[in-house]
Amino acid sequence: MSARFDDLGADGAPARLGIMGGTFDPIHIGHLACAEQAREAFGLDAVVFIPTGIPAFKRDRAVTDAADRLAMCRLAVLPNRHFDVSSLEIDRPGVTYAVDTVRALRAHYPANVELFFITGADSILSIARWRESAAIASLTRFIAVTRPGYAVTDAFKAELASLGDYDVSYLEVTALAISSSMLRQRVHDGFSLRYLTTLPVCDYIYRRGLYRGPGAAPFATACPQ
Ligand SMILES: Nc1ncnc2c1ncn2[C@@H]1O[C@H](COP(=O)(O)OP(=O)(O)OP(=O)(O)O)[C@@H](O)[C@H]1O
Ligand SMILES: O=C(O)c1ccc[n+]([C@@H]2O[C@H](COP(=O)([O-])O)[C@@H](O)[C@H]2O)c1
Repeated sequence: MSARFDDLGADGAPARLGIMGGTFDPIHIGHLACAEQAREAFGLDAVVFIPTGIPAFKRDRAVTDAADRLAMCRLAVLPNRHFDVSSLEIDRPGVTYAVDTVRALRAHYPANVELFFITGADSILSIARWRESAAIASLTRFIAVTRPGYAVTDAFKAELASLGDYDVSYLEVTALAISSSMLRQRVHDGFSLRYLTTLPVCDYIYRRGLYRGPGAAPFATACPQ
């Protein structure tokens, strides 16, 4: 599951585990800040970042090799002792569905470990379309964090409530109007990623030549970090 937190709850004491799912192509400070703020707000003992294998809703576009996305997640979470990364979804063949992940985590951890699935506002708006979303909702609570550009209206909340028994807590987090798409575009255009993700992740991207692609612009500075 997650090497660092495999034993969570083994002592029988109540514990709370956050699940931060995403494509993480690449991981950025928006992901890290919302996981940290959800951890603090909900008293989570740990947050496990789980990069998707083949993301269900992004099959129309090319996604960076899973090994690179996993490596960048590992580099990014390393300094936070409450964070870890799991390769569970990458190791599972086929398209990634959250229901399989939540079932696996529920089977692994004892009942005294409560699960919280952390999602951004854009993801929560699509949750009713996730495979077996009612089954997911029976196994985990959701923390939906705010994200610039995605308004979760009262009408949407009411509609979601009418669709199923989703236990969703809405959390206002620091507004960071950044996305992985924006980071990929910046590298392609020859601009720095510094301060948009962690330095080791910047370094990894440049060393591996990720996101350059054909027709990429020369780097705008001598030190592209
Ligand atoms: N800046 C942000 N603020 C809040 N939540 C975010 C932010 N960026 C991503 N998230 C959330 O993190 C999770 C994983 O996101 P994902 O890996 O798809 O990143 P992304 O930036 O949305 O990627 P892309 O631009 O490639 O679509 C999703 O639940 C998403 O809503
Ligand atoms: O299970 C599904 O049908 C499903 C469909 C779309 C997204 N998700 C989950 O939502 C999280 C964010 O996904 P994404 O594609 O926005 O990076 C990630 O954990 C996905 O597994 C899950």
